[in-house]
Amino acid sequence: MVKITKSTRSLFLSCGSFSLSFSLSLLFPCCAFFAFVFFLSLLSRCVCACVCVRVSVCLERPDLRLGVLFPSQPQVFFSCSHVLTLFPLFIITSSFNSVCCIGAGYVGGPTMAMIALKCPHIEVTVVDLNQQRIDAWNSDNLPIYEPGLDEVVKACRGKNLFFSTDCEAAIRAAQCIFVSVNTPTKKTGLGKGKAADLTYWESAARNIAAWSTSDKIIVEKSTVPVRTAEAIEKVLLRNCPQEGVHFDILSNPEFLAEGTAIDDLTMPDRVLIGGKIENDRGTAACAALCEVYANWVPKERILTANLWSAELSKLTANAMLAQRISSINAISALCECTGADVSQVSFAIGKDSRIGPKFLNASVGFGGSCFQKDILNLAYICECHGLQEVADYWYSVVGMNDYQKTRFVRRVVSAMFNTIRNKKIAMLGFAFKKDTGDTRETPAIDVAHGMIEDGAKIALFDPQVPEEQVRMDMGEEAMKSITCYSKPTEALKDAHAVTIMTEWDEFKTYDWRAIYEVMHKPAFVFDGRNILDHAHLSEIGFIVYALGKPIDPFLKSAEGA
Ligand SMILES: NC(=O)c1ccc[n+]([C@@H]2O[C@H](COP(=O)([O-])OP(=O)(O)OC[C@H]3O[C@@H](n4cnc5c(N)ncnc54)[C@H](O)[C@@H]3O)[C@@H](O)[C@H]2O)c1
Ligand SMILES: O=c1ccn([C@@H]2O[C@H](COP(=O)(O)OP(=O)(O)O[C@H]3O[C@H](CO)[C@@H](O)[C@H](O)[C@H]3O)[C@@H](O)[C@H]2O)c(=O)[nH]1
Repeated sequence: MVKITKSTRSLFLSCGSFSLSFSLSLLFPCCAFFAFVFFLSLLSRCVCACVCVRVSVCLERPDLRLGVLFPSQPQVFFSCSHVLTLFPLFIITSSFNSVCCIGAGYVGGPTMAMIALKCPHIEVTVVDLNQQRIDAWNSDNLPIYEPGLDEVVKACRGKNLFFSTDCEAAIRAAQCIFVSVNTPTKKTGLGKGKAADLTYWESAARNIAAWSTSDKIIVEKSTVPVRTAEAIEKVLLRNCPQEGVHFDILSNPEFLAEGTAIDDLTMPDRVLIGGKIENDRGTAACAALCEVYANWVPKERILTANLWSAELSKLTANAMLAQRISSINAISALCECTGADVSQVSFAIGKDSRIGPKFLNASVGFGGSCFQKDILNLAYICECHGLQEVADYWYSVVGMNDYQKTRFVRRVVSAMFNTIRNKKIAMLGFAFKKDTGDTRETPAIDVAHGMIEDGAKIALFDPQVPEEQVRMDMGEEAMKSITCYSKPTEALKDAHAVTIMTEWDEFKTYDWRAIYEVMHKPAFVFDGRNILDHAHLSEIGFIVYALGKPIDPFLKSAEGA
């Protein structure tokens, strides 16, 4: 005899609930959601029932039908059918399946490629106004050089990663929009030379407002001044022609460093998500973005904060990192005067767990598109709040960086008998750091200008920076004194001195004995990155100047330092 069991009852219940909610939804459309849920529930229970019956027939074990019709083991039936019910609901209600990113630059390209790689269920579209850049992203010759990036892009492009100039279509389709446009320092007007220029951000926000026809989560990926989200919200709300569209703004600053972007994105120290966590919508938006990252980032590394803390954390992180470099660079100057060795000092202080060993390499100066701009921006915000002393503290970090570049040029000139007029100075490296072709704010620009002012002829080699880029950075006038070479040997032949501007690993592997042979004597090396084997170079016959290293008293007196 067939007993009515819990399982059978649940089947009937689902059937009844679905019929009722479906009928109600014809009268009240708001009940459609419940009808949908009960439909899924019914469907999954039917699937479970069929599977149980089928298995019992195959195994000739009528007792296995008990999952549906008999009293024992109803838990199995319940568990399976619940999972089947909840799974599609989970997929529908959780995170996004379509995101877009405005800005296909050093941040937008790699970060979106990583999301596409780690979240195959999400369709990612990266848009930019710059057709050339988008064409490059769609080609075998990506617009930026970053170790490991080619492989990631190749794995997803055309599957769930797309690059396009059709901003409107991408904005309309996306549930979540990352904004990763450039936020450079203002060149003119109020706050020029300090404040962040939010022109590109505002224009992206206006486009989002104009083209959005459904609710969107807007994610600040660009580095922006604290409280930018407030301004952006106003732009979005006041410019959206569509009634009822809601925008939730999140701050999700990017901490990747160029040259190690793929490693940084694969295993970030932390992912920071700021939102209006004081209300439900903000919390839900934060949770949805957390879920995207949770596909590959350990949960304990995903931090949530309020919007303003997240925005300010990004500026503060960069300011603190740059401040460490300026601090050790300041000490490098003192080392040269006192006979201390900055590498030994860095090593010793880095062993203190409160200080740590990273970002303590003395250099010719920090470069890159971020540090200077973000410190200036931070200092300007302090000024605007009447905190002049705080602003001055941060300005001094940039001041020390400028001093280090000037000091380097002075050292070259004074060491070479106070004149470098018409001397060929080989400049190895132009990028602001190794493993990138990026030259934004590279210290090489200021050093080259300084040496040209003193009449030098610069012979430049960088493994990743093309001549057109150098031309754009230096200007036509300076290029009259610069020759770019595609082989280091050509740059070094007949040179009077070598200056190391970027810490490319290949420079360490050169045959420095052979180089010495083809250079004018005395042959000088000025190591602006402290990467070469200085003892070996001195043994070959070079006169070596390294940052923060004791200077030979004989050389010191010869140059009158
Ligand atoms: N470069 C880095 O390593 C790094 C790291 C962390 C954070 N950031 C921050 O991320 C932001 C972007 O930096 P980046 O280096 O990727 O800049 P980028 O200049 O390489 O790229 C920005 C892109 O945005 C595009 N763009 C500008 N306005 C647009 C618009 N309205 N619509 C569509 N496209 C538009 C530009 O054409 C450009 O290609 C900046 O705020 C920067 O401070 C940069
Ligand atoms: O001990 C050190 C470390 C770095 N540098 C120089 O500092 C500059 C910046 O280097 P790095 O920070 O490694 O590169 P960025 O790509 O500029 O990355 C910084 O700026 C990004 C943009 O905001 C942030 O996301 C990163 O976290 C932050 O490290 C370069 O010129 C380096 O050569 C030194 O001189 N000494």
